[in-house]
Amino acid sequence: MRMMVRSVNRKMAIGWAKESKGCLSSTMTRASNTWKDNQSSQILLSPPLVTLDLPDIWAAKSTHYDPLSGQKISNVQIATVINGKLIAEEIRSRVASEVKRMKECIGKVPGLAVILVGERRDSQTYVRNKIKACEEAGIKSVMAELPNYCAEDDVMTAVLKFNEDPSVHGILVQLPLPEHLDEEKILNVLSLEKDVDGFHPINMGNLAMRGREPLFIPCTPKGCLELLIRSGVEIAGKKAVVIGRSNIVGLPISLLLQRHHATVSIVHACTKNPEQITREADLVVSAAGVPSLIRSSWLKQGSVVIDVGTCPIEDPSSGVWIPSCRDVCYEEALRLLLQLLPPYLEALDP
Ligand SMILES: NC(=O)C1=CN([C@@H]2O[C@H](COP(=O)(O)OP(=O)(O)OC[C@H]3O[C@@H](n4cnc5c(N)ncnc54)[C@H](OP(=O)(O)O)[C@@H]3O)[C@@H](O)[C@H]2O)C=CC1
Ligand SMILES: Nc1nc(=O)c2c([nH]1)NC[C@@H]1CN(c3ccc(C(=O)N[C@@H](CCC(=O)O)C(=O)O)cc3)C=[N+]21
Repeated sequence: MRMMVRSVNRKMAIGWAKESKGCLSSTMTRASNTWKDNQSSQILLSPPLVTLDLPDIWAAKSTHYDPLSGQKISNVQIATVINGKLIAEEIRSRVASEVKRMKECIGKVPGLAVILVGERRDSQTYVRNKIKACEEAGIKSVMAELPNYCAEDDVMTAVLKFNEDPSVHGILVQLPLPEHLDEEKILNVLSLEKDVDGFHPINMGNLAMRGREPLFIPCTPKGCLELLIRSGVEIAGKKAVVIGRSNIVGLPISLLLQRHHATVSIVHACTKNPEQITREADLVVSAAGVPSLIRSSWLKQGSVVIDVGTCPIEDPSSGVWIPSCRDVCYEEALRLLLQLLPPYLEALDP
């Protein structure tokens, strides 16, 4: 079962949208074949949104026009701010229609189980968002809430219960766990087939190894790849820099980009000359969680930038945690982007 709602939540992503040749991607072709095969056998398999190892040719959705002549501009690169919210909407609506068809064909829907330990307000908000996304897509969700001081065995029991439950297809243990709990031990008992976060060492190992396919790919890294591919950004052969090397974001993003044939460098807190390394990149993905770390002097003109970093703050009126400052200094990056626009477009900017 591969069908899960994964949030693609980029507020800011700047890049080049490339007008491509309008071919149906090989992923899409394989997807429709899978669907056709499955219709006859009544088994529904959701194809992966990003197919690993195989280079795809994606049809860019947008068409660009010269604002003066009105002529279509083909095969040119247009400086743009990638609209992550719009792409997320497209994905959510596609998942919702797949779930609907699944329900009509086999009378079942995917199920997500979330285990939340403790009372961290940010974790509560993240979990609430996931459950809301499930509801909107028609996915069943169940939740086990455990107190901060619970025993390791209580968490293990919750995991094992969901492992056995046939109506649960994905299990998510919200991180971080309270310090007295052994995260590694808990994640290791999670059934590989239900490891929707893709954090199990076997899933992560399969992501790292060529020719192997993990059952699940961590959601934020996969979201980044979706943004790039759907925006027509070429990855193969490009110099990519990933800032951050955590198990949740930095490491899997760097592995995914490598599998899409980028040459990847990783910048972390101990890296010397991070600015110089990053300035050489065609493609930058930042997941450090350090506000305004990336200034314009870190960016090459024409590079594609995806900013994953957030410093969530609590909205005092609602008590909800909202994403706040970002890794990339947005105004400076935007100024760099505007310099690349033809003068008549730059003049339109207020
Ligand atoms: N939008 C989304 O869907 C998601 C957003 N996030 C956000 O992404 C960010 C990263 O999250 P996560 O990976 O979990 O965080 P971690 O704190 O686990 O990792 C941060 C990484 O950034 C590196 N780093 C820290 N400071 C610097 C610096 N000054 N220069 C270069 N590298 C640095 C660290 O290096 P080292 O390893 O050397 O310590 C580490 O590898 C956070 O802001 C988080 O809120 C996270 C998950 C999902
Ligand atoms: N098992 C597990 N899986 C996780 O994926 C996981 C986790 N534990 N623990 C905490 C981290 C952190 N994390 C974030 C998700 C969204 C934003 C975020 O800010 N998203 C949107 C805003 C929210 C929205 O629009 O839905 C944004 O970037 O604009 C930040 C951080 C997930 N994590």
